[in-house]
Amino acid sequence: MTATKPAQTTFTPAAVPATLQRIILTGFMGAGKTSVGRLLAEQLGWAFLDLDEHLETRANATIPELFARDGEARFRRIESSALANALSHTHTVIALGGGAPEQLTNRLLLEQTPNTHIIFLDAPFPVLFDRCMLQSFASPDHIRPLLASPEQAEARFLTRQPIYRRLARLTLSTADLTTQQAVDQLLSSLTTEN
Ligand SMILES: Nc1ncnc2c1ncn2[C@@H]1O[C@H](COP(=O)(O)OP(=O)(O)O)[C@@H](O)[C@H]1O
Ligand SMILES: O=C(O)C1=C[C@@H](OP(=O)(O)O)[C@@H](O)[C@H](O)C1
Ligand SMILES: [Mg+2]
Repeated sequence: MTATKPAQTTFTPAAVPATLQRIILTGFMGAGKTSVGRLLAEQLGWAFLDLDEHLETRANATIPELFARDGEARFRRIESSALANALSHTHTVIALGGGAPEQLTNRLLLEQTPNTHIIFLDAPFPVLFDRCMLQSFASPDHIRPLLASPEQAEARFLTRQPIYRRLARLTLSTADLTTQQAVDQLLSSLTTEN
């Protein structure tokens, strides 16, 4: 009997413009930056970097710990430094934290990094809030300190909307999409660009 090789699955990553080095996902908490970003990277055959995870590793502390210990201002400084580092990565999908674009320094960093495509994942506040609540019930360690007060969170959402919109080259409304449908739409828009 001759030995047969196990069947191999061939994977052809989606082709994006050759000059593109980074895809940045932005939007409010619950927009799907982390989950859509991870899937998108997989389907492009690119690396995935979640800015929240990246900064937690660099600071050796979780986000709730950083907020509780040092407050939001210090968290934002750690986030900026993690972003500067993240932007040196190539062929990488980067999921930002929802507050990163609020800082002028971060917007300048993002705008001045060449070959970088910024995408805004949008949805109405109630949809985003419900997604985050569902996620925190399913995994109680997934805490977002800035959602403790729904009223203050909605005020932040309204302040940030124009910032996300101005910064991004593409806005995708995800309220009626699954994460896979969001990825499919992003891939189709990225691969048809020239
Ligand atoms: N398009 C979507 N439809 C339904 N649920 C979604 C969608 N995008 C994200 N989610 C869910 O919402 C929660 C928050 O998603 P996440 O990717 O962590 O968002 P972000 O990183 O933008 O805060 C997760 O439980 C995720 O599975
Ligand atoms: O919107 C914000 O200011 C924040 C969003 C969070 O990331 P996600 O947007 O991935 O939830 C995380 O960075 C932190 O809790 C603060
Ligand atoms: Mg996230």
